[in-house]
Amino acid sequence: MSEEGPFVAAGDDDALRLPDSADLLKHLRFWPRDGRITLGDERMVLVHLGAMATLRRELIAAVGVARARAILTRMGYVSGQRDGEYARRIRGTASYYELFAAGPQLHALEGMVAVRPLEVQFDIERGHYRGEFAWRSSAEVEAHLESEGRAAEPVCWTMLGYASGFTTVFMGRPIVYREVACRACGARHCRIVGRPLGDDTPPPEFEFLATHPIARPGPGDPPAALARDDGPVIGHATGLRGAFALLARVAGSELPVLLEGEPGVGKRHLARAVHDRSRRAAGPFVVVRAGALDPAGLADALARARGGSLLLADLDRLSPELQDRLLHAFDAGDHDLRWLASTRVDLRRGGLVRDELVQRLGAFPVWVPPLRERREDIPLLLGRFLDQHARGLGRRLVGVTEAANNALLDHDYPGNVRELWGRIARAAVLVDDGAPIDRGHLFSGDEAPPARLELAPAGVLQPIGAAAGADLPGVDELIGALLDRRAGIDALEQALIRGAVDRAGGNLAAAARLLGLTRPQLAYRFRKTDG
Ligand SMILES: Nc1ncnc2c1ncn2[C@@H]1O[C@H](COP(=O)(O)OP(=O)(O)OP(=O)(O)O)[C@@H](O)[C@H]1O
Repeated sequence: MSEEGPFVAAGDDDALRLPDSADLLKHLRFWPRDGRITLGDERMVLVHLGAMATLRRELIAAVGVARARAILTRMGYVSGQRDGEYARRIRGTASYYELFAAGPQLHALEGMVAVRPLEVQFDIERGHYRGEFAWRSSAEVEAHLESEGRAAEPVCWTMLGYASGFTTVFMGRPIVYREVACRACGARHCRIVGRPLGDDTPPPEFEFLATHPIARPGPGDPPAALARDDGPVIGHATGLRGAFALLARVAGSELPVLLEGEPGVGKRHLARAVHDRSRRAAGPFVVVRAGALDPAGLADALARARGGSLLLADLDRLSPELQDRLLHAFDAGDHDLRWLASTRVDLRRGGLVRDELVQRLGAFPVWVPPLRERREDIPLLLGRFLDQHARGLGRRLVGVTEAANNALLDHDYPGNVRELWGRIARAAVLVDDGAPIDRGHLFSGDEAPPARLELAPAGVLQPIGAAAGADLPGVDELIGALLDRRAGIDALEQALIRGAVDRAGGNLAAAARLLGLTRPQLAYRFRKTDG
């Protein structure tokens, strides 16, 4: 983040112009085969406006206008907060105004409203803020008109919540907006004004600010990590958080837990977390692969796990003879241990394991989703594994290139988290010191990415990568001219970088965005051309 003093701009001031939104758009992805849309590391959904109108009508009928308004405001607030955090990740190196502008831009990108800043003043250090915006084509006005008809009071509740949530994250203190004109009441367009909450009592629809102003996750949210003695199991995708919440609950009991999921999703890792959080944490944690077990091995494992936990990995591979013995041992109840098991296949189908055993060891089943169904977690895991490998190898790993990042997000991971770990381990060894990891360090040339669509600047969905490369108008002529002049790749790179920096008026973060690079990547290329 560049150093800046207070920001003040109003009216047609150039400083209020919204920057190019290509950097934000670039991370909106559509995975039609997996039934997913992601924006950065958040899962999104497309909702019909008509459905929003129905929800609004039902909510008002069920709990009254005031409560419905508070609920929708809170919902918008959470979206705004999450976008505020996303904006920090994407524009963390841009100017404060560009970072702030991501809020109005994301709100527009998500189809809610077109925003025109009328006046913006902020001084983050002093906590001063004033913002006034015109809203055109508000989705919420349309939803309200469809469900309730013309209104006597402003109706953009969810959207006010959004603006407040985003600005609160931006300023690091509660900011609350009011809607001073609304098209649902007959105004030409909606207009909102935001100010710090300060010591004032929040308006009723913002009552939640009094109890949890900035914190995320909210009080009912499941944890984003399950602590273990040797490093937490991480992930914030909803599916995984669901598993964390169940496991955190069951850990303190003596109930057997059955972890279900594909190879490498983290079942063993999670079983260890359950043990570490249990009353038996001080005891041993013993893991045996059921497929490789013989009667003596089973007896030995039962003895070693005394006072602690026993994880029977791949329960589906246990031989019929050992299934009988295990059932007997379980029912005898004379083994002082916590039973944990994992399986890669559904034990309720296929008759691989006796029903009696499934009923006992599978009393508390927890499904761990495959990585391709929680791609939002890839950036988080990538960061963790890069740190781990950097420490392990005693090397400086500076991150991954845009192409590598895209390839990592695209891949289907039949081997799940273990495969991701392995690919990064290999790349960490192959990459030159101080250089970013590229696609070729992670994938071989013949590994084709799965079908994924992205939003092209023209607003249409197209396969990833189709926007770049040979389809660009005039690119053939350009390549011809460069080759005729024997311009080397280095000279071309330098010229591109210089051109982008010039066009961005010397602003390196903006130049990096023009080039599709992060700022550190641009800085690295600069250093490379210098030396
Ligand atoms: N959420 C996570 N956070 C951090 N590391 C993880 C996570 N999930 C898995 N891993 C890592 O991925 C690797 C595979 O995990 P684990 O052995 O727990 O998988 P598994 O589901 O038990 O696999 P299998 O069915 O093949 O036994 C381990 O190195 C583990 O540390």
